[in-house]
Amino acid sequence: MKTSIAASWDVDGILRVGMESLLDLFDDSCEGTMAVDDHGRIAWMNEKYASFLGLKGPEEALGKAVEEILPNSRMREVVQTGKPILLDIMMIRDQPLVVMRIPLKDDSGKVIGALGFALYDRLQRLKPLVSKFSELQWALANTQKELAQLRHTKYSISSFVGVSPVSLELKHRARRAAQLDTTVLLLGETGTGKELLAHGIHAASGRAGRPFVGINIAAVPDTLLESEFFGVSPGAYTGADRKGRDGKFKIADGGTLFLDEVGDMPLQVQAKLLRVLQEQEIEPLGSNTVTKVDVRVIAATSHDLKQLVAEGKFRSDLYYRLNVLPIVLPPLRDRVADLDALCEHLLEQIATRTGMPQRELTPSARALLASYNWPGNVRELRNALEQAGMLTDSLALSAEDFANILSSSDAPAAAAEPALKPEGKAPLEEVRPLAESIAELERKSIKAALDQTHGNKALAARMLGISRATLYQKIVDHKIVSD
Ligand SMILES: Nc1ncnc2c1ncn2[C@@H]1O[C@H](COP(=O)(O)OP(=O)(O)OP(=O)(O)O)[C@@H](O)[C@H]1O
Repeated sequence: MKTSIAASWDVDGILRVGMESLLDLFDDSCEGTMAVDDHGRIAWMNEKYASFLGLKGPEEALGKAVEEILPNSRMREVVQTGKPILLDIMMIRDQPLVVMRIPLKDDSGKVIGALGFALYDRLQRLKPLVSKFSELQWALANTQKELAQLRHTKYSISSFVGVSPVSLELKHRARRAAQLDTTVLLLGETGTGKELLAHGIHAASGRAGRPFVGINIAAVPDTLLESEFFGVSPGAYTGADRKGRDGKFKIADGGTLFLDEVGDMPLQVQAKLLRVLQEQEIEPLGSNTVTKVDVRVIAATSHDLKQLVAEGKFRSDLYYRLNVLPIVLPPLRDRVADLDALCEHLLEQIATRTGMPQRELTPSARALLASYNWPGNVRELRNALEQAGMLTDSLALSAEDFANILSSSDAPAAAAEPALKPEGKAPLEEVRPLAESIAELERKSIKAALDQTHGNKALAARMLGISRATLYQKIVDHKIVSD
């Protein structure tokens, strides 16, 4: 039946006329029309669109990569996928445009370009859609503003609590570092306050009004580090990074970039970082143009960087570049004179956060805390104070309140007491899919390691014999809540 109708009608002709009238209709009802070739270069544009875009005429756009004229354009995606994007909203010059993009194919089906239509003057009928979009844009802009405010550091150097001579000296060095605008290297065990001091140095520097941006290198998978640092240029990738993305160096422009756990950086990224530090310019992935940036780097590590250099795991030239102004943060056990002031400060913080009355320490508790080794330093001290406070209603925390907390944190991974063998036949063990049992065991081991290290991920990863990046990933996978 179908064939006989098709035979009596000129189907190809109808389709051709249909396409032509459709295109005429689009062209007529849309203010902006353009075409790109198979390389995403602008091949044609109507006069009205060119003037809307602030160009002298369409000639100014011809032959250019489409993103050069329309940075948010998705025309390249249509060319690459061969799939149309029938209804989309794109912001150009702060104005919403309703756009439609269709691929152009030759007789063999090969994509030879794409056509785009934009509607911006006559949007009345799409008003609800556009106003919803504008609301979302507004909410996004507000969130971005809040994020920028959060990036302005809330700490000062005096937030680093410490009255021991060694702490006073390191705060003095930090104040000098703030004035000098050079690269700073913070060296110290985990939890000694490196990040806190980095915030303080930024806040005391001439860059205080600009962003403070931190990146924990150990927590980022090696394959993503470069794009995190240097960004991705538009069109370099499909998918989420299609529009391009700024890297941390760009986001920190004018301010400070805090590179936490710099010792965990893979060698090939070290080479690139060295270049950026020397040239102060970045090259986003997929781009061949460089952009100038003005960033002060504060790096931190809990590793012995010199040792890593000797082992060939850290570039010596990068080490010297970072080590311009080293500041060593001694472990807590070596500055016991800070303990009282720190406990006072941390107990006050805990009381404010939990809304519970502020606790005090009895002399026996002070003596116990002073004799403890503190492998997790101030972070572990804060967690111990918080835990002890949760276990008693008493306003004064005594040595007894800490006994279990501290001894368990230093103990090796707790081996469960062997269960007493039941008389007679052993009950049958429940059999579950292997993957389920393994996942549960993994989750339990990670929780135990985090509990015993009071949330110290560096130590926990070491105990578990996995890298920190793997631990961070597994914490996300298993939805484990930790500090
Ligand atoms: N001297 C200090 N005064 C007040 N609080 C401190 C001090 N040192 C550390 N802290 C607190 O202890 C916690 C851990 O500090 P921070 O994250 O700065 O340590 P870190 O050395 O950067 O640790 P890591 O190497 O594990 O990243 C934070 O909550 C921080 O505010």
